[in-house]
Amino acid sequence: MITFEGVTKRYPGGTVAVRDLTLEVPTGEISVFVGPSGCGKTTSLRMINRMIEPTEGRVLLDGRDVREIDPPALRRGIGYVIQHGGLFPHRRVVDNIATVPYLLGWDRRRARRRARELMERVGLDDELADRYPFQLSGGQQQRVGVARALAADPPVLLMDEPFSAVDPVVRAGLQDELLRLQAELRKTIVFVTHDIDEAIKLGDRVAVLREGGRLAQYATPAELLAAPADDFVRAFLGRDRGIRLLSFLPAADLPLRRDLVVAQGDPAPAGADWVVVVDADRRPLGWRAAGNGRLAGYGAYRADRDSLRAALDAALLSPCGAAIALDEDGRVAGVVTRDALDAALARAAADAHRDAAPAAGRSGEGAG
Ligand SMILES: Nc1ncnc2c1ncn2[C@@H]1O[C@H](COP(=O)(O)OP(=O)(O)OP(=O)(O)O)[C@@H](O)[C@H]1O
Repeated sequence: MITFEGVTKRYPGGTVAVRDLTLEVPTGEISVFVGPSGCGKTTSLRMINRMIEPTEGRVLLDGRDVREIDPPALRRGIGYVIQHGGLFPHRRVVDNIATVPYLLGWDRRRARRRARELMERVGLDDELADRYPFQLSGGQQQRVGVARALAADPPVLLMDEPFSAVDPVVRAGLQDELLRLQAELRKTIVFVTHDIDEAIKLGDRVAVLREGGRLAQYATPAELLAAPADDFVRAFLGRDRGIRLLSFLPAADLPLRRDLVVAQGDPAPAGADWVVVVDADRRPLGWRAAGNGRLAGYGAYRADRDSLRAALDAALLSPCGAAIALDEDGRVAGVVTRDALDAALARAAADAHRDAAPAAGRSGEGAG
């Protein structure tokens, strides 16, 4: 666990970069620091590994004041990833990744073996090992940066805008990769970004900072979306809060109608306007309207892992506004009717309003 206790950082010249920051980053979770430029995200992050010392207050690592820990020893237990990977240009990929093991005195063979193992972990082809950083794409460089930070298996990882320099598609891939790695490794991660969507996607918790280094809110993404603490947080979260909140609600509880799933050539049950037609393997072929043999396109979601948002999206992509639910093998598990979806959305809205109760009735609430 990382604890900020009343931490203030005042730079020479008088800028207060961080003002009285108090929060806890739980062990094994990703906490994201997000906010507009200059709000003190990087300064806060660097006070954890003592690249910057606080003016007031304390930063604790598992209850111990980091000032009691000698910086080199402290940093061996803390991986650090920055934009563009921060790689050494004159070292090959494999040696970049092995940097910390070399510093720790591992023999070269063992350090390189570990580096290659990590390349596989972060999705880098083995044949890239002997290249220099300039011979890699931006996304590959970021992956090398992550691998290097993980080389000595530190329990804590600090990531400062690590994916900001790559295009949106590569960025989404890197984010997915980080979440997949984290599910395995369970590091304590502090991740800095100015992108609220990245924060909401990656964070178990999100700290929204505002100008002057003040903490505006520290909460789970679902809590932030349902109940922003004030107008600043609401504006920073941006549009479509309600729809985005649906991403955090599982679709697994939606009731499935199996009677609306038929094989090709089979009749629809009495009274059904639309049915889903499936092939012999129960994979979807399309929607069929009563009295019409033609198949129409469809939207589908995975019932075992997708969110209510995905189910709603699937419904909107179907001609009758109902969603096709697939099982983990891609076979049709059933149909969620419009009525069932409406009922689930009404329940989600009621729950969100209950959670947001303290902020209810504020002027402008619900306008964002
Ligand atoms: N070494 C320094 N000396 C003086 N002022 C500094 C120093 N480093 C940062 N600052 C100031 O402290 C404030 C916070 O900077 P910091 O880099 O922590 O913000 P940030 O939220 O990470 O910003 P960005 O998103 O633009 O990287 C800014 O006003 C910045 O100009």
